[in-house]
Amino acid sequence: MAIRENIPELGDPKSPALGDPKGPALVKGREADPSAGSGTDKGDSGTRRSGALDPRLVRRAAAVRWHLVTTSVIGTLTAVSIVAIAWCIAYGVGAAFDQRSVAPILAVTPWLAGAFVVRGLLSWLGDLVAVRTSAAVKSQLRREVAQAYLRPGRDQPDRGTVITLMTTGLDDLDGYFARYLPQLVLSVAVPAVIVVAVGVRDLLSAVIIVSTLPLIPVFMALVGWATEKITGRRWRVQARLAHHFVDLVAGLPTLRAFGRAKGQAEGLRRSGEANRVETMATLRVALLSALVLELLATLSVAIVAVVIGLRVIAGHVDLTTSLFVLILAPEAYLPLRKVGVHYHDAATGAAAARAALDLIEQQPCDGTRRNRPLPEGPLEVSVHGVGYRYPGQSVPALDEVDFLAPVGSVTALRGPSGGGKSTLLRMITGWTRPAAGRILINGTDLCEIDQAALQDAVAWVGQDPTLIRGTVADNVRLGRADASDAEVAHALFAAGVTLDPDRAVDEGLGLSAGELRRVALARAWLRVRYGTGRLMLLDEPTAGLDEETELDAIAAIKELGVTAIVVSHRPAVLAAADRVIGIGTRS
Ligand SMILES: Nc1ncnc2c1ncn2[C@@H]1O[C@H](COP(=O)(O)OP(=O)(O)OP(=O)(O)O)[C@@H](O)[C@H]1O
Repeated sequence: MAIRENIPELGDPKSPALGDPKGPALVKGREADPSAGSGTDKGDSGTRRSGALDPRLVRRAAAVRWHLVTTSVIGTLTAVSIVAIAWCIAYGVGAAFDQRSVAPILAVTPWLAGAFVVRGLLSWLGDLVAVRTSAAVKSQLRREVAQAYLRPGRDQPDRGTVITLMTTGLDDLDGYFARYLPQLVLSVAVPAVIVVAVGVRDLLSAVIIVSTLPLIPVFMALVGWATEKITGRRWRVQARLAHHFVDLVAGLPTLRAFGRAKGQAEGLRRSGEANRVETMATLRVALLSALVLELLATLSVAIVAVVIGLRVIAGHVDLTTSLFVLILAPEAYLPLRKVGVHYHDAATGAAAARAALDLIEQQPCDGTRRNRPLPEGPLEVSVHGVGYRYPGQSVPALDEVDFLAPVGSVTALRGPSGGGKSTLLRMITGWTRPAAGRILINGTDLCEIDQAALQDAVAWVGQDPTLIRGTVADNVRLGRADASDAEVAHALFAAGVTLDPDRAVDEGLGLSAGELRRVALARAWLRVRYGTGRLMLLDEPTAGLDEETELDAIAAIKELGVTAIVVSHRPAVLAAADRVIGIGTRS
């Protein structure tokens, strides 16, 4: 595993590796994740405007559409039940005063109880629908984020952002679905039904309510803008913390070797502290926004109450009507006030959903994919003017690269360290998309080819091969899952592996660097010889091998007769290659 040389800055959250979420990942991509760490941070999304509901979410998730319909029905029924409760109380008390008897109160009691029960049931049903929707949407988004992360042919997102989304990030949608959205629906349904109900009994009160209601959304919008900025900042800090942690865990062996492991505690503490400060700022704004809206609503209700009180004294309005209006007036403002209170739930939920959707909907190859089948038979790779610059880097990793790897040939890529050879190879696997130029396979643009078919055809050995937990044979069978024992043994033999196929290995542990490389080569060899592989892409496959084993490995690759592109500095590989291409001029 290659660790960059900026270890001393690790403890500093302001260092490029930690302070900037777009900063490069500390640990370079491994074989299983060839382009991980190219560092496109979608956490930025949090800073963009978060509308009430991202239309992409409605489009994608059937559960959201269903939620909107049921919430609207539940919201309207809730509004009707509120009016029914107010009417039962107002009528019962008003009539009791008029008749000087408790009989009217007793008469309305069953209706009142019924209305309360209905309201309770509606609230329970609303919660149930919200929790289920939230669970369904989170699960769908997490699945799609994972698929998007593993999908080739696109810029790989920042791993910290992906980890945040896959773990706690999307939990912000709970508040969005369980509190904000239902409240949003109620904030339309309840005032509308109440204004109509009040208007039927007393037009003046309805007019006062209608003219004071808009004050709440106006102030809510003002408060919301402040909340949104803070939420975006909090989201970025969280992504940075996750990024920091991932890098730290991956780099721990090196940090320990250089006696720097303990020093990282300070960096973690500072990232954690930044997270705490941002979270507290969000909470502070949420509390203040609740206070402002509470004040506005109280003043508005007071105006209604004073006006109707004076009219009752003057004898212009009867007791039942005034009670009805007084009970309903606060209910008209309540849902709007609550929307304000839950706005920060929406902002965090919307930021999380937007980050997930940006990642999921990022179009590979600028949307030019046509899923053309991979041509049958031997493959030829031609690279035309390919360039690439990693996010946040001032110098391009690759610039205007051209070469041809003819059918059945072994093409060696050589060049200075850091010249972009591994990057180029990752592009040919389809994992990283060229920023400029084109890569053609038998004349068809790589972007237009069905990526699953391309992955099937590629036999890859990365610069830092990884192992999965299991046996040596299990690891070789990654090349072809149903390979027989004899086929696995053949592949191990061809790659010069003398290990027992049943030997237990762990992720990244248990084998020497040379053995690991040979097992990875056996895996690729098996894929071509007995599986679907038609194109070998090998990144330093013989590094660390002794001369004799290296020659055997080269012979094994050549014997397959398929198109192979090999990154190597080794003279034996360069001598055996049919063509040698120089890549990069930097050192
Ligand atoms: N994830 C990344 N983010 C930012 N820069 C990167 C990333 N991966 C590689 N680079 C940079 O891109 C350039 C090309 O890297 P690459 O690994 O392709 O070179 P290489 O020719 O394979 O090097 P080597 O021979 O040492 O393996 C280097 O300058 C490297 O620092």
